[in-house]
Amino acid sequence: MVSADKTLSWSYTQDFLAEDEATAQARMRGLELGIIPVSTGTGAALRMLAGSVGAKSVAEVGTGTGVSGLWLLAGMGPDGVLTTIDVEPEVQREARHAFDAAGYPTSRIRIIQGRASDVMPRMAARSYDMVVLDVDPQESAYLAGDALRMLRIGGVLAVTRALWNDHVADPARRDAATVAARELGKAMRDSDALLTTLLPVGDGLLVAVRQA
Ligand SMILES: C[S@@+](CC[C@H](N)C(=O)[O-])C[C@H]1O[C@@H](n2cnc3c(N)ncnc32)[C@H](O)[C@@H]1O
Repeated sequence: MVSADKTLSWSYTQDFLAEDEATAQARMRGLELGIIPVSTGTGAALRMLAGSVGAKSVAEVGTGTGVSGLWLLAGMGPDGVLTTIDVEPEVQREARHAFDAAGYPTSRIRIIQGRASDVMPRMAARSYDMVVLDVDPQESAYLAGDALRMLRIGGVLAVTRALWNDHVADPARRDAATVAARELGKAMRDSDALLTTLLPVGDGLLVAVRQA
């Protein structure tokens, strides 16, 4: 049973935490460049997840202008390192500017320019406390195997946009991106190696802890 107030509650959770100035600037720059940054609610959830696993090593696909990266850095310990991958150098320049403006030393951020499917296979196995996929569902589905390989046992995989514009819950929607999001959710839910949940924050956040 969904009450009529559900949308109001969802908006309330989205705005439950305020964004700092550097993150708000990065968001504005992203929107100017046609990038869709993670929502404030999603950013806050990523920060909490990074903090909950004591993340010292986080990998992210989809740097954008740095909104999700800033939230992740805020959740990591003071010696935590964020590795962030994006195919677009122009948005990564903006992200670097945002990380500098927020006062993070360059030693805490590794920005890798390239296509994730080329970069991730070269990244170390079982070495990351958290991996975040913030790309479209077909890319996420393709990259999930590598993301899981990179995670240590007890590490967290977070996949954004998992409800894909609210299409995933509608069985009549059969476009490729929606099907990919739906299938990835089911595969992670049914995996014995993962403890998975699908959170309705933002456009859906699919989260799993690697158990084996
Ligand atoms: C939704 S935006 C990321 C927004 C960012 N996480 C934020 O919150 O500011 C997705 C980004 O992923 C990048 N991208 C898409 N597919 C990619 C791929 N296969 N490998 C690397 N980067 C990719 C795009 O260039 C884009 O900047």
